[in-house]
Amino acid sequence: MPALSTGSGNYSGLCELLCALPSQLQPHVHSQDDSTFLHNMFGERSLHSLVKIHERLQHYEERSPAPILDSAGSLATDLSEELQGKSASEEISELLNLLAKPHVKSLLSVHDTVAQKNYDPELPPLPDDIDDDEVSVKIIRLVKNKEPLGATIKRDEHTGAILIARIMRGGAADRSGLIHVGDVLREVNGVPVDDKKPDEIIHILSQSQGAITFKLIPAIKEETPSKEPKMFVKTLFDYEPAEDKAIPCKEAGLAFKRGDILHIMSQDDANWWQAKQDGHANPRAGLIPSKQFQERRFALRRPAASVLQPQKISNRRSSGFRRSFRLSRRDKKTNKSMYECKKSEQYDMADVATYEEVTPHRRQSGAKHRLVVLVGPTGVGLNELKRKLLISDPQHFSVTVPHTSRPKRNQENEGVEYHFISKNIFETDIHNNKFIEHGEYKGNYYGTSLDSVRSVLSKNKVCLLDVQPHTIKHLRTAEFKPYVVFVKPPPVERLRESRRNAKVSSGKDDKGSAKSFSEEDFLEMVSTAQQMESQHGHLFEKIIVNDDLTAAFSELKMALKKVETDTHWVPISWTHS
Ligand SMILES: Nc1ncnc2c1ncn2[C@@H]1O[C@H](COP(=O)(O)OP(=O)(O)OP(=O)(O)O)[C@@H](O)[C@H]1O
Repeated sequence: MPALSTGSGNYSGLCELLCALPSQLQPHVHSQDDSTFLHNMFGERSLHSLVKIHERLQHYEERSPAPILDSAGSLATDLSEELQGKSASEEISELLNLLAKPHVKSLLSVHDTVAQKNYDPELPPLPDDIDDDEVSVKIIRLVKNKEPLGATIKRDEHTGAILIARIMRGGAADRSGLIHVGDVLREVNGVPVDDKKPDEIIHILSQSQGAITFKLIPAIKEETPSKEPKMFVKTLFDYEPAEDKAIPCKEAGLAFKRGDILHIMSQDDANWWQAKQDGHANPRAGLIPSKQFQERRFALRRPAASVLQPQKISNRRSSGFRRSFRLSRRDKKTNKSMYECKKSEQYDMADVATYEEVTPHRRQSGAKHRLVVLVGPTGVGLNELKRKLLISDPQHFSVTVPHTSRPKRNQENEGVEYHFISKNIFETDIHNNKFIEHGEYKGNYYGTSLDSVRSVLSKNKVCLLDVQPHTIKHLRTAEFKPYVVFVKPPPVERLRESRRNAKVSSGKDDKGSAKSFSEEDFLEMVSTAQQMESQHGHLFEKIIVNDDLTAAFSELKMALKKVETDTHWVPISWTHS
């Protein structure tokens, strides 16, 4: 490309350059459209005017002219006073007339301001006799970059005025400190907004670039900065503002996924809280539905959800739900998961789950371990993973000893295979809620008691417990601080591959022979896992896919190590004594 002449000097001649550019570039332009575009762009009048202004300013800067005086305004006033008394010639009255014109006065005032380099605004003193009823107006100029303004507006139902509805914490409007909730918006960039719909105003705002001028009537009562305590919540559902018809302003919404930790920055509005993702750099809050509001919405949707996801138990097996509380695996015969859970609780819907207030928690050295709860569909490998953990560190990991009402056999010892208790005592204990889970098989009760968990924890060991998902909520107490791991099956293709030599431990027939997994077992395992995740997923702190057993075991072991050493978010109620 040939070198382009830029004319004489660095800055002058830019206009000539602009005119010359299209023809200079001509050899490199192949389409007519491109050529026309270049001509239009470089021939644009506004561009030429800008360049001319630039050149003028450059010229001034080089000359750096100094003001002759910095009090042209008072000189003009003195002169006018002096000329007042003089005989009225035509020239004198014309000069007096000129000097009295407001724009000439303003021009001289600007001249003096620049000459004195005094750019701070000088506010006139407040008049003594302010009329309290007089409406004062504030004019605010904000420079907008790509970031949204961080305020929402609404029409006042009674007066019809456009009001600032909320200021997003940490947003541009909030940081300016100039706009407050309740301010009445009169004009945007000189355009009156009284007769406009909020959507139209939002459109004007979104189209505006650079400085935006607002004319506002300040709210009677200025918003006092709320001193809400720092609050963090774990989200228990997914939220996408773009799909929410109720949100007052979709653009102001904050999307999140189940399990995210949010910092709640304002609860001023009962229905719409302001929050930001924990650890994100963006200081601006976004709108999320408040806990009450979301609970109401879930409650309304609930009947439909129950119809959609019935948890039926098939005759063949318990629909893949763990049908036994897990017993000690030392008893080969009872290691058959043969207990049908009698409680209808198995089919209940999860609680309405919205947000849970959480706080960082780190286990103090020497403190009791958190209870490790494993959940997953039948046959997924909970027992296998538990067994591996126990073998890997028998001093550190342990399981509970279950209770039974069946008679003790010769080779059994009290408190080793089972705690043997009478049917009566068992029933009293059930009545007194002493069992986490219990079931009945061939007329005998079997169950895992809360005390058996306490017994393991008091030995300063990590207690491994596998339960049905509906039981988790009963274990979520400050005492147990359960760390819930969901063991999930891989896709069916991988199950076929990896479980080729595996045996369905719970499917042993009465003679104790184990059978291989069937295609139906795999399908049921996967669909049960999906159901469990959708209904109870908000209670899972860790999800491990048990595809390759060694990999799943290492992942579990690593996660359990972190629970002991790292800081985790836990429900705030667990940390209050
Ligand atoms: N990742 C894996 N790869 C291959 N085989 C596995 C894997 N995980 C578990 N198994 C095998 O699958 C079978 C069932 O596992 P396990 O008994 O641990 O399941 P479970 O979840 O305890 O089921 P149940 O509640 O029915 O007893 C066992 O033979 C086990 O060795």
